[in-house]
Amino acid sequence: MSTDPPHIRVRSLVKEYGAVRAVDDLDLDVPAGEVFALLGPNGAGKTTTTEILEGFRERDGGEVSVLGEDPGRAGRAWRARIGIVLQSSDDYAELTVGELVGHFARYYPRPRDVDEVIDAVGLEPKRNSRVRSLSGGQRRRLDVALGIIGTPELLFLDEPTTGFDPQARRSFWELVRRLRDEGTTILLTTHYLDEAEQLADRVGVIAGGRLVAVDTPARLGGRHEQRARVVWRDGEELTPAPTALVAALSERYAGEVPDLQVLRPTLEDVYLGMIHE
Ligand SMILES: Nc1ncnc2c1ncn2[C@@H]1O[C@H](COP(=O)(O)OP(=O)(O)OP(=O)(O)O)[C@@H](O)[C@H]1O
Repeated sequence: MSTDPPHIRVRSLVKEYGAVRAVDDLDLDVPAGEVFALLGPNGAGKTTTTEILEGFRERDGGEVSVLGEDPGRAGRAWRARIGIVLQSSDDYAELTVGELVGHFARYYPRPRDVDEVIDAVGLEPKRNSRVRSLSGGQRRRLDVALGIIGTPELLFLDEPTTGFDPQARRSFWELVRRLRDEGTTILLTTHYLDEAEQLADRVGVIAGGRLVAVDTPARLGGRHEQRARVVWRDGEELTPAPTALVAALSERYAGEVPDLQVLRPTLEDVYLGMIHE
């Protein structure tokens, strides 16, 4: 385990909007280099929490440290070390993709190569197209390009693949893995459980402004200890030892077991169980 201080450290975070307690005594640690996915139903408090960490919203209580500083007071040098994938770049409709990414690169002390970033998000055929002519999914890729152009140490990705076609989602996942391999810490908010499972080292489930569970995708909610459901043409059984059952079935049928399936609870199954408790 790393002994470096965590890139994100939150203690007893509280945020209220009038009578609504959007964030209710939330604790969170994200170590350097981790991909952490925040899951939770609409209105759970994910955006509020993320925006406090990004320095865009004030908190009502608690301690927050991001890259060692309080985001409520941190300045430009701190901001250059984080990357944020903001929703939509409509304000720049008349610029081309290449111009816009180049424009953002100049804000940062250590920008990535503009052409490499455009390639990485799969927008090379659109380099000379105006932003207003891009499709919804292409705009989202552009948002991602703007979030990573400054070589951030910590990247916030808020529902990054909404509107992506399946192929674009896969290539985005590859990009996130590459960023992680380079050591970028990533806080990802997503409603796609498969995305969390593919990308996250750990997932946290927020419900009612509280973090109700934190674990690896494989272990969340005791998923790895739950029984498997073995289904075949003539029956089904819940068992902690599916291999033994399949061996017995194989003997019974003297070979191929008709329509055999071994099913385990998906991340979505355990997640839905948690937020409905
Ligand atoms: N500016 C605001 N003024 C008043 N209430 C707000 C404001 N922003 C958020 N809320 C309320 O705070 C709660 C948490 O909202 P938040 O946007 O953080 O949820 P979320 O988990 O990001 O949801 P979603 O998945 O829909 O994006 C909700 O009840 C929401 O209505």
